[in-house]
This record gives sequence, C-alpha cells and structure tokens, in this order.
Amino acid sequence: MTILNADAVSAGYHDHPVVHDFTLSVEPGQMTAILGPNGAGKTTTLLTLAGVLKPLAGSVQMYGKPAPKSLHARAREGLAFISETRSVFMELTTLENLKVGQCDVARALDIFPELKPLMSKPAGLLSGGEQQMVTLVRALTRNPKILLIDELSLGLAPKVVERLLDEVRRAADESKIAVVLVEQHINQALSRVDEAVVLRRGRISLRGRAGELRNQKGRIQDAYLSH
Ligand SMILES: Nc1ncnc2c1ncn2[C@@H]1O[C@H](COP(=O)(O)OP(=O)(O)OP(=O)(O)O)[C@@H](O)[C@H]1O
Repeated sequence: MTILNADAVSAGYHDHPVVHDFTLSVEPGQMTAILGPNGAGKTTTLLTLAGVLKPLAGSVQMYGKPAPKSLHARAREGLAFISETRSVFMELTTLENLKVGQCDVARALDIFPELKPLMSKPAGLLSGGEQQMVTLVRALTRNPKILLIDELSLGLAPKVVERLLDEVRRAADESKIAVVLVEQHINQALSRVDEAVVLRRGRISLRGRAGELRNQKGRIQDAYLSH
C-alpha cells in the first residue's frame, strides 16, 4: 500500500513555483533520498509533502486519500517531520528533551546507547551528532508511518552521518516506516536508501534505484554542476 504519494506537485512561495511537476510514491519500509545542489528545491519539496506548504498545483495523498491540509493533521495520521533547524531545547537536559518529546526513554536508549551517559547534561552541551540523535530518536519512538527528514546530518562528521542513517535504515526495515530524506552526503545516502530522485532547478533530472544511481555518479554530478 502506498503511504505517501505526490502527484505532479508544483510548490513555492507567494504563488511563485520553485518546484515543478514533482511525482513520488513511497511504500512501507521504503527509503527515498531527495538529492540535488543548493537551491534545487529539496526543502521546498519536503515542506510540501509535510503539509507546511500548500501545493500550487498537483496533490499529495496519504494512504490513497487526499492528505490532510496541515502538518498537525498529517502528524495525527502518522507523519513525522524532522526539519532542517535543530529542534532540541538547548537549556534542558537530554532526559528532559526526551520527556518533552513524550518518548519511551528506555527504547530511546536501546536505539542510541550513546545517550546514556549524557542524560543529565544540558542538550546545548552535546555534540551536533548527539543532538541529532535526540531529535531522531524522539521521532522514531513516536512510531510514525512516514518520516520526512531534512538534512539530519548537516555539518556532521562522516562516521556520525553513517551512524544516524543506519538507525533510520533499521527503523525502515524493522518498523516498516516509509522514509523520505533530503541529504547532502550523496554516497552515504545512496548506500542506505532504496530509491533516489535528483532535483535540478526545481525539476527531477534523474531518478532510480539507489544501486543503479551508485553506478551513475557522473550523471548525478552533472545535475550538481550544471546548477
Ligand atoms: N521562504 C522563501 N521565500 C521565497 N523563496 C524561497 C523561500 N525558501 C526558499 N526559497 C527559494 O526557493 C528555491 C528552492 O529553495 P530550497 O530551500 O527548497 O532548496 P534546497 O534544494 O533545499 O537548497 P539547500 O540545499 O540550499 O537547502 C531557492 O531559489 C530559494 O531561494
């Protein structure tokens, strides 16, 4: 069953489209990456899938029906959205951050045991990677049906990027969460997702199975360079 579907979506700001004719469909347990250079329209696309932006044309469906209009209403139907801005409360401890997210703390520590010694530390003193572990685990323990992630690994070291993406992959496999993620780390993303689309100036310039795209690095680079 298709969990989320975007049908010929155009999206943008003040009636001016910056994303055109975007089509995507995601199944349970399937991970899709949205790749592309700066300004290609990745965040705009994700905001539209999340219900933060209204499509200027086309439509978004959840479970085969028109998706509820707002992010809040989509969240009630099982959508979780991790946006580009870090969402931890810096002055609260790690434990308090997890509790604010109403997450199952024991389960959170099963997923990221690294957080165990950091529970009483203010989140503002955690590393960027540790903060993103808190953000990710809060979303995962809410048992979403679909998880949209905008640049989870922005500015993080490759090892940390891999650690985070591996947990997203595990959640997709074990809990059948459908995942759409925007990612700048192309290689790390392509070795974990099932499918990818490459945006260039707001349009899909390349799409396919991750395994095939890994062999077409030149074409992906073209999309980035001809920006
Ligand atoms: N709030 C906004 N109002 C007007 N235009 C915007 C707004 N946000 C983004 N844009 C424009 O929309 C286009 C696509 O931006 P978007 O942030 O979706 O790209 P992106 O691929 O996510 O880029 P990046 O990788 O740099 O985050 C850009 O030309 C950008 O300037």
